[in-house]
Amino acid sequence: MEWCVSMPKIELHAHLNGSIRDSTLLELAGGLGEKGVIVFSDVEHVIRKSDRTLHEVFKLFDLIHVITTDHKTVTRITKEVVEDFASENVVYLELRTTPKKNDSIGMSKRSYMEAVLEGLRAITVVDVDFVPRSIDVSSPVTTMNMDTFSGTARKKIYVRLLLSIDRRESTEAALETVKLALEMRDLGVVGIDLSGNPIVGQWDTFFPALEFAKEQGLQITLHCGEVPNKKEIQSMLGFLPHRIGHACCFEEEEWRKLKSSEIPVEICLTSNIRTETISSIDIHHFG
Ligand SMILES: CNc1ncnc2c1ncn2[C@@H]1O[C@H](COP(=O)(O)O)[C@@H](O)[C@H]1O
Repeated sequence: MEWCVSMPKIELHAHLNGSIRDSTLLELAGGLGEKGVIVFSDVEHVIRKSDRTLHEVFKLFDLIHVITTDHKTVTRITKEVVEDFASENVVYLELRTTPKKNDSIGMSKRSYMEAVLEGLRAITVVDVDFVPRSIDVSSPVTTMNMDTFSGTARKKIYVRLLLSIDRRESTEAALETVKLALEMRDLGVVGIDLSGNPIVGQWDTFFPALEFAKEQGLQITLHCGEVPNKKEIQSMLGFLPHRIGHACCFEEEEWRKLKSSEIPVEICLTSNIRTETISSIDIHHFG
C-alpha cells in the first residue's frame, strides 16, 4: 500500500461532495444537530457506514448536500479535499462538482463556484496550480517547488475543475451550468460532467446543453452505463464524449463502439464494488 501512496498519481474522477473527510461531515452534522436543523443520532450511523448500495449512496448525497451547501463550508471542504489528495501524492486532480443554487441563502451557481475557488486559494500546505496558463517551454511542469526560505522542496498539485450537471436538473439549468463553465474557463474550468442517480432523468434533457458545451470546446465526460440501460448507453456513445465514467453495464456491442471511437473510460473500481454495482472484483471490467 505504501508504494501506492508514494507513487505520483492522476485523479480524473473525484466528486467534491463525494470526497469529504468523515470527520468533517460528522463535525458539520453535529453543528446542525445542535441548531436543531437535523437529528444527529439519525444521521451519524449513515455517515459512518462505509459500504452502501447505489440507492443508499444517493440518499447520502442528499444528506451531505444539506450539511455542506453554504459558501463557507464549500470553501472548507474544497480546501480539505485537495489537501487530502495532495497528501496521497496526487499530482494532477480533476475535481468535479455540481454548482448549486439556493436562493434562501443567497447562493447562485456562480457564487457556489466562487466558494470552490476560494477553497483552492486558501490552501497553504501544498502549492496549487489551478489557473491554466499558456504553456511556456521555459517553465516545465513540475510536481515539486523549492521553498526559497527553507531550501526544502514543496509539493505541488495541479487542479482543474469540471462542472457537473445533475440528472435531476432541467435543460435550462444544465445550460446555465455550461454557460458558467465557459465564463470560468480562465479560472481552471476545463469541462462538463453529467452525473447523478442513473435511474433518474432522461439523457435527452441534457443533450442541448452538452452539444453546446462541445461546440464551444469544453471537454465532456458522461456517467455512462452505471446501471443497465442499453438505449441510453448507445445514445451516449453516439454523442462521442471525450471520456465516460463507469461503463459497468456494457455488452459486447457497446465495448466495440467504445473501442472504435477511442473513448477513454474513468474506471471507478472502489465505488463499483462498494456500491455493489459489480458484485466482485474478479468480474470487474477493469480486469
Ligand atoms: C457512485 N456513483 C455516482 N454516480 C453518479 N453520480 C455520482 C456518483 N457519485 C457522486 N455522484 C454525483 O456527485 C454528486 C456529489 O458531488 P457534488 O455535489 O457534485 O460535489 C452527487 O449528488 C451525484 O450527483
